[in-house]
Amino acid sequence: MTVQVVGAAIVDSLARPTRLLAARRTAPPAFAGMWEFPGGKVEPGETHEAGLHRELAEELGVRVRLGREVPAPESDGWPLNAKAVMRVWFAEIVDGHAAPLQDHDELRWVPLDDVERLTGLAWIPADFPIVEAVRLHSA
Ligand SMILES: Nc1nc2c([nH]c(=O)n2[C@H]2C[C@H](O)[C@@H](COP(=O)(O)OP(=O)(O)OP(=O)(O)O)O2)c(=O)[nH]1
Repeated sequence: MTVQVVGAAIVDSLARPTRLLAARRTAPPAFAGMWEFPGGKVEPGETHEAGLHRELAEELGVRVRLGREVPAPESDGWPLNAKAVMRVWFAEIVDGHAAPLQDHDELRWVPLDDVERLTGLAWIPADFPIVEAVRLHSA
């Protein structure tokens, strides 16, 4: 069975995005130190959007407004590995100040127009095409 993951491309402004919030994972060992879109697995009985709001509250302590979904190659999202797919939405913080409360040890706002800085981060490998799509769709 496919594991459904949801993630957020949190930007400074949905209307005029200039920076993206990247989050550095602390676990598991295979992913520790790598950057990702904050989010996680959808729980049974939960909508994808509700799962994303829950994960962002738990991990970062923020409430967000979701914008467009980052267009993915499949309706259930971007392939991450043999078992998991991830849908990603643009999002803007409406309440709270993002902090690495759970699952991350660092957060970083990266300029979307600085390709080298953006793609120079050690993202989880499966995330690179998503980062590229985020960059293209926020231009
Ligand atoms: N959140 C997130 N997960 C990603 C990204 N890229 C990527 O390959 N993954 C993988 C890592 C994990 O195998 C899976 C998401 O699991 P997770 O550990 O974040 O989910 P969760 O918070 O619900 O944690 P748990 O139930 O395992 O405790 O998707 C990404 O950008 N963000």
